[in-house]
Amino acid sequence: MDLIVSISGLTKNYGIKQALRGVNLALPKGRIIGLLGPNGSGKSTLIKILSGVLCPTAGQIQIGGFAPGIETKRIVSYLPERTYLSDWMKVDDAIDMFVDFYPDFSKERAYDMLSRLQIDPRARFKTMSKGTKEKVQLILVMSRRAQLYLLDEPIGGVDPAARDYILQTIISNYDENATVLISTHLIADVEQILDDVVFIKDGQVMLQAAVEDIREKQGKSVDGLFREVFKC
Ligand SMILES: Nc1ncnc2c1ncn2[C@@H]1O[C@H](COP(=O)(O)OP(=O)(O)OP(=O)(O)O)[C@@H](O)[C@H]1O
Repeated sequence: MDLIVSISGLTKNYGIKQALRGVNLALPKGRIIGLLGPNGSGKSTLIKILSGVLCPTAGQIQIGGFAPGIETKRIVSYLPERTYLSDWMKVDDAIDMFVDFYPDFSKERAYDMLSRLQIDPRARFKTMSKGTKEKVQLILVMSRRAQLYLLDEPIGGVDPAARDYILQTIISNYDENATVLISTHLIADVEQILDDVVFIKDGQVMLQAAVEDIREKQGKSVDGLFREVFKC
C-alpha cells in the first residue's frame, strides 16, 4: 500500500491535558478519509499537527516521506476549523494571495468553483454569510494541487441543501492520487463521499476501516456505527 501519512506513537500534551495518546495511523494515497470522534477526542489536534501548526510532544510523523515542516507545507493543503480571512478582503484578493503563496494553486479551478456556487469574486468577506465564507475557504484550499488535504469541519455552517452540492463540486476537482482527511460531525452528509473512516476517542484511534466493509460486513451506515460505538 502506497502511504501518504504514517504516524507512530504520536502524543500531544497541552500542559497536563493529554489530547493524543500514542496514536499509530497509516493513511494511503488516493483515499477520502473521515476522521470521526466525539467532542474533545483529538481530531483538530491531530489535523493541526499534520498541518505543521502544532508540534507533537512525542512520536514520529512522515508525510510524503518528510517530517512536518517546509517540505510538507508544499504538499499539504489545510482548512482550519476557524476562519483566517480578513473581513476587508475581497474574494479575488484572497485568490491572489493564494496564487502568491502556493505555486500549485489553480486560479482557473477557483474561479470555476466560485461560478458553480454562484459566489461573486468581487464580494468582500465582511458582507458574506458564515456559510458563504466557509464555501470560499474550502474552494481556496481545494484549488491547490496538493497531495494531502486536511479539512477540519469543512461544511459546519453550510445549509443542508448546499452540502451535497459542495461536497460533489469539491471532490470532482481533486486529483485521484491525493488523499483528503475530513474531520466532521456531519457524518450522514459526508459518508457518501468517504472511502475510509478513522474513529478516534480520548486521543486514541479506536477503528480504521473501509466504508464498504462497514456497510457490507456489518450491514451498517457509518453514521449508525458511530452512534452505536459512541453512545452516551
Ligand atoms: N490549546 C489548548 N489548551 C488546552 N487544552 C486543549 C487545547 N486545545 C485542545 N485542548 C484539549 O485537547 C482535547 C482535544 O481537543 P481537540 O480540539 O483536538 O478535539 P476535537 O476532537 O477536535 O473536538 P471537537 O469535535 O469538539 O472540535 C480536548 O480535551 C481539549 O479540551
